[in-house]
Amino acid sequence: MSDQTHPTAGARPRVFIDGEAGTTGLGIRTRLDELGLVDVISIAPEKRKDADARREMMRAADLIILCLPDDAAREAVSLAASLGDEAPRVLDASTAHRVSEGWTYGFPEMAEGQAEAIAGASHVANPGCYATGAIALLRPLVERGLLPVDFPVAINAVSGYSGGGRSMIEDYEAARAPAFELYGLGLKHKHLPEIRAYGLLARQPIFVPSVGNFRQGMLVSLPLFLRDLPGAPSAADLHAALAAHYEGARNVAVAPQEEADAGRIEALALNDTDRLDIHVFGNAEHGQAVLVARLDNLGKGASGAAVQNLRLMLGV
Ligand SMILES: NC(=O)C1=CN([C@@H]2O[C@H](COP(=O)(O)OP(=O)(O)OC[C@H]3O[C@@H](n4cnc5c(N)ncnc54)[C@H](OP(=O)(O)O)[C@@H]3O)[C@@H](O)[C@H]2O)C=CC1
Ligand SMILES: CC(=O)N[C@@H](CCC(=O)OP(=O)(O)O)C(=O)O
Repeated sequence: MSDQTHPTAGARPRVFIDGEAGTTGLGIRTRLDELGLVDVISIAPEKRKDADARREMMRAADLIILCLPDDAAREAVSLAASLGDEAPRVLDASTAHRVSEGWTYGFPEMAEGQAEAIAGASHVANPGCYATGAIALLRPLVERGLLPVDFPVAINAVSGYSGGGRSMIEDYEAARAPAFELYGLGLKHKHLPEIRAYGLLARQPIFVPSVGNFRQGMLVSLPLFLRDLPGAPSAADLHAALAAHYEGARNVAVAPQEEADAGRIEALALNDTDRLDIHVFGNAEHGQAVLVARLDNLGKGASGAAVQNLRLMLGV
């Protein structure tokens, strides 16, 4: 794979977004235009599905970002690889490579050393939106022994409709979709493999996503019976563990415990930001807690995370 300075050593890095006109691609383009740290090179719209034209764009780029359906993303990776020494580094926003060998998972705050691994990687997979929320809650607890790897975990989540890409956006905006629905009830949502792999779970969790009639915003929640956990921790213990894990992180914060007194949380508060925040609700009498991660599915759940990874990869 090529090194970081190819092919424009000394100049601003060149970035090609394959799928630039889609929901995720546009979000990345807007953020990169605002930052002005890289030169985005764009393909003529009528050539956006022409393999030869895309390959030439890849040749001219230091980094390509794939904002494509999974099959097209796999094809794009082959196109890039066919360039041999001239191949750019790859950041894939699709689901295609998130648990694939040779790929680094693009969630820098997930674990110690992950940001450095992303910075040095040739192939980075941008996480799924729900998976980002779930792993943000699970991983620090599993790493600290507070949640056993084989604990029976159930995760609930609600997303804005932009999570479904252009077709779902069109359906909601033309009032052709329900106000709210649960889905993924075959219990095999596409984010389960990455939640399990990077949440360090030995046992398949139950994941129940839902979508509501709002464009963007997301809540991912993890209910826990505290007395079934090793040492029967309190909600405050879980809060302390999460706060210690994310101390100093720029894009992930643990809300002060007093905020949980409200007993409620709304989904849209972090819209148009690249942040994720974590809230720990609990009831000591019943020995129960509900941990909630809140994010913008298009921000830390997609385009914001991609730009964070791009900046790590290119050192900009
Ligand atoms: N929406 C979200 O919140 C998130 C989405 N993702 C992932 O990002 C990827 C893109 O999703 P999203 O932006 O929502 O999807 P969209 O449907 O909004 O956009 C997909 C884009 O890819 C283009 N495209 C499709 N097939 C090809 C091809 N063979 N060659 C070149 N371009 C192609 C489409 O063009 P055209 O419309 O002309 O067919 C469109 O511009 C998906 O893999 C999705 O899983 C990741 C994180 C979050
Ligand atoms: C509401 C909705 O349909 N959401 C999508 C996930 C969106 C997303 O971000 O997933 P990827 O990053 O893996 O594309 C779904 O459940 O399939």
